[in-house]
Order: sequence, then C-alpha cells, then structure tokens
Amino acid sequence: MSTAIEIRQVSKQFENGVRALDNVSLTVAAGEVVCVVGPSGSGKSTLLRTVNRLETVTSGDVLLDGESIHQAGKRLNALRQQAGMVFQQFNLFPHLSVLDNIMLAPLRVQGREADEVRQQALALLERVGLGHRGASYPAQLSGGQQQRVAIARALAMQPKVMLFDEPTSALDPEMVGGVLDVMQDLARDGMTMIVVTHEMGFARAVADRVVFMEAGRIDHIDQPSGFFEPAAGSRLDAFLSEVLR
Ligand SMILES: Nc1ncnc2c1ncn2[C@@H]1O[C@H](COP(=O)(O)OP(=O)(O)OP(=O)(O)O)[C@@H](O)[C@H]1O
Repeated sequence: MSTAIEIRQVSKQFENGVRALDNVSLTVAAGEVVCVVGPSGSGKSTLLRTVNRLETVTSGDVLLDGESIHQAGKRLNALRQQAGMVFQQFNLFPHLSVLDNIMLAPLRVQGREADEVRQQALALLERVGLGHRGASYPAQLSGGQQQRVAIARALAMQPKVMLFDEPTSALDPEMVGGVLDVMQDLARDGMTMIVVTHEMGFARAVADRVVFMEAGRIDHIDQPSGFFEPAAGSRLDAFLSEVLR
C-alpha cells in the first residue's frame, strides 16, 4: 500500500521553551485510519497541525505522498490542499449560507467552475445527511450539524487525507454519534485519516491503529491484533481510565 503521510522525526519546541513534540515518527498508509489519543498537553494537536504545516517544526519533516510540506516552497498551497482539516470549533463563516461555506474555497482558492462546485457541494451535503439545509446559516444549525458541514467543506477541496482535531469534543453528547457516523462512512470509503479523539469506542471500532501519546512522544501504538494495556499507575493508565469510564 502506498504511503500517504510520513511524519519523520518531528520535534517541536515553542518559543516559550515548551517541547511539545520529541522526535515523533509515524507513517500512515493510503486508506488507513489512525486515531491519536493521550492526556491533555501530550502533543496530539501539535502533531496533527505539523502535517499540514499549520505549525512549523523545529526539526524533522512531514511528507505528503512523498513530498515535503515543511520545505515546500511554491508547492505549499497545493500540498496544504491535499490535507483537509476539521477542528473542534467548526470555524464556519457565520455570514455565509451552508452551501456558500462549502463552495467558497473550491471557487476562490482552487478557481474551479461554479456549476461543478455547486453540484459537488450539494452531493456532499447529502452525504453528511444535510441535503435540505444548504440555504441555512450556521447559527440555525446544531453543533453536530455545523460540524458535519465543516466536514463537507473540507471534503469539497478534494483532499487526499483528512485530519480531525477532536471533532466531537465541543458537542453535546447527543450530537456526537451523527458526526462519528459521517467519519466512519468516510473511513469505509477509503479516506486516509488521522483523528485526534477521546472517543475510545470510535477509535477501537474504526481505526486501523491507535497511537497513544504521552509527553510529546509516541508511547505505544495499538495494532489491530491486540489492545494496549498501559502500565498500572502510569499517566496513560489514568487518562484511559478517565475516558473509558
Ligand atoms: N502556540 C503554543 N505556544 C506555546 N506552547 C504551546 C502552543 N501550543 C501548544 N503548546 C504546548 O505544547 C504542549 C502540547 O500541546 P497540544 O495542544 O499539542 O497537546 P494536546 O495533546 O493536543 O492537548 P489537549 O488534549 O489538551 O488538546 C502543551 O504543553 C501546550 O501547552
């Protein structure tokens, strides 16, 4: 299987001295779903953000389909578009309708043709179960619906990989399932995904591998063959007891 994402010995030290990532390496194959879990502050978001260079690296590199994103030069925008990102806060434009939110970047950033973009946006809205809400504004939707629009918006750029940063953490519990269902469908369709999440049920049901981070390093990777038992009394053990409770 071809490699979609290669995180190569990435370290990140912020200007305040915090070492958020310490020599992290991870390879994600095309079509693979990797969930990243770990205690607060362990570096999960920072790692995800280095993949599309929302965060620079202190050393190391990330390759998307074999191309360096941290040395990308003029190719940076093109490479960034290969990695769709979904955030905890949905970040929709409040003054634009749902349909316009989805169409904006394909039109403005990619310069694609309006009819084609509209057809695709409508199909994506159907896909996330909101085919009837294209004319609504974000404030008229629930948090879960807004997050499904944000997923459709990311997909509209036709990315090769999708990066999710705690996509359900800001949602009311009854909204979580609908968003996870959309993500599970995407996984089934063969999308390459890295998902930072505390949803261990989702991670174990959908992920090909689960990466456990602790203090800026990958502590352990669960393979499909067996689940990880953290050392009793460790920080990861405490964290997992908390999220699995
Ligand atoms: N812009 C920044 N400037 C300085 N320090 C930062 C910055 N962003 C993150 N950090 C620090 O880097 C470390 C890793 O943060 P990160 O957000 O990646 O962790 P996380 O595992 O995603 O945590 P959470 O689950 O709480 O979101 C933390 O100590 C955090 O305070």
